[in-house]
Amino acid sequence: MKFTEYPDREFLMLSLANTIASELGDFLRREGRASLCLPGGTTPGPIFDTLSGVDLDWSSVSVFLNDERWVSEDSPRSNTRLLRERLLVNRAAAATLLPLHAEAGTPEEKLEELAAGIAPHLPISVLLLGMGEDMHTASLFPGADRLEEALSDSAPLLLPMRAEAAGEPRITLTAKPLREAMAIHILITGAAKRAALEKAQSLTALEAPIKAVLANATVHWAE
Ligand SMILES: O=C(O)[C@H](O)[C@@H](O)[C@H](O)[C@H](O)COP(=O)(O)O
Repeated sequence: MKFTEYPDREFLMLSLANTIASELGDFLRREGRASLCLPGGTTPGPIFDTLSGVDLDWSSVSVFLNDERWVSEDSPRSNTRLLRERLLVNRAAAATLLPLHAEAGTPEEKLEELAAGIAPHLPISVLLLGMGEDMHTASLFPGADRLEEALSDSAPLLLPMRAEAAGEPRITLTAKPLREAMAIHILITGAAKRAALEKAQSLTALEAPIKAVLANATVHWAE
């Protein structure tokens, strides 16, 4: 794991957006296409704002979420809505959004269909993850009903996930496709998340799911 500390959040968001843009640019030049996998939640909005204006061949970029809350897209809790409002505007509107949600009562009903849409875009070129103070990442929550399965190398690409801390049911990429991303960035802010990350180093992935993706990741932190 690499740890990068920034003088403040604004600088962190700008720098990390630039790093992601330049990595995407490298993939596009080398391979003609790239995939970008992103978190929802409250932290990454400013990165999306910057990325949305970057001059890249966005029409060759496929974008998808790490995980989604099973709520309709008009809910303020929808991560898809966040991507549509903050990333897929301006220049980045030309990117292709691969859905992680569809209208259905439960994630189980749409699991295979959604996984089939994402599978051709693996491995992930550039992965950005968030982390909660409970050391969850994507929707791999400590104590979640299918966590053990999601951490296994034989897990399918996507799994439904339910956990007390998650609120609504979730759908999430499992650990292996996350770990196999070509570039892995973890975005955290504040003292509590830094302390949680330090604690995670001495725990197992079952206790601290972020551990499952830490080895090749760069963690980006500001107070
Ligand atoms: O849908 C989600 O909730 C996310 O993808 C999740 O894994 C998020 O990255 C962390 O919970 C951190 O969330 P905050 O940025 O809101 O602290």
